[in-house]
Amino acid sequence: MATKRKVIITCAVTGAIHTPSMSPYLPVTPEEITEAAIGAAEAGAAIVHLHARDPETGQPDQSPEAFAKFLPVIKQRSNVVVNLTTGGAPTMTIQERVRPAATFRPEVASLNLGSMNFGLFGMLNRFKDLKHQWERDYLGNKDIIFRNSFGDIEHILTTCAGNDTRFEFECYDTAHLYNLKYFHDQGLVKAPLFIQTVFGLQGGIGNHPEDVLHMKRTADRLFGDSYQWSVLGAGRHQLSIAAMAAAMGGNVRVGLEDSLWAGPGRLAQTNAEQVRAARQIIEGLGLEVATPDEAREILSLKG
Ligand SMILES: C[C@H](N)CC(=O)CC(=O)O
Ligand SMILES: [Zn+2]
Repeated sequence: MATKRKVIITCAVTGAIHTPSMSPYLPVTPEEITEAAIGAAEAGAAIVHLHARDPETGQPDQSPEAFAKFLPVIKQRSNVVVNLTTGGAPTMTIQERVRPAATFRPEVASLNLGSMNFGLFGMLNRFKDLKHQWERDYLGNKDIIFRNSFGDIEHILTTCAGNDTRFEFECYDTAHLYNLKYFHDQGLVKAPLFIQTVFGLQGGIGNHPEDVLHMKRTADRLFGDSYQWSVLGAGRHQLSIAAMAAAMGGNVRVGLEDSLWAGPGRLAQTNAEQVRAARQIIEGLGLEVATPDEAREILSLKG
């Protein structure tokens, strides 16, 4: 009996892109983030990608204190792999952004492989009733540059070097794959590389099947079989991109960080709902979802 390929589902439960007025289901408080992470793990996510927020306003909060309010509880109640953001919000400094990973030494942390224009303003057309002024200012800002210079990337790599933390390499375009190749050639990152290719975020590559193929072909050429491929599709393309990648040998990332939707015009009420939808596609393809320990094996995590 041929063994079924294991597919790693990552769930990014809240993020720093969407804001509370957009959906009543966006986890904001430490309790909500905890329940979202546990629910996603029980639905089949092997990895949860975590950001923190100010429980009052919902504004992104990158202070270790904010993360300390939910991390120990998640660890106590689940053996899900924890992936802490080093992206924070694109308006934060690199010093701010690296603090949670430097403090908590997680098994996995995200690492963004290039600077880019970060277009959130497109969502203003879709979400009109924004309660907070900061939401309007943040989303309406057409001058956001998500800064990830070679120096910034090196700063995160060297800061986390002794922690045995492995990275989820976020690549929003082919240039970012070449940047990763540079750091790999410098010996600053080690295989197996966990490459998260991001599709459909304004400022990065699009979400057309040709874009998915192009990123996959480029990664195959640069890294051969020394990497594990994963995809995330922003917004309403989340599941179609996941389906394509699962059929092409890849892993998938879902979650309210990058899509608020459960279907056309229907808000997802939980992150678990999106994990279950991804799982259905994966099992429908005759594949199996990886458990957290299987993901640890596949990605050589410290456990
Ligand atoms: C497109 C994703 N929201 C990118 C992300 O998750 C970045 C990070 O946290 O470092
Ligand atoms: Zn993130």
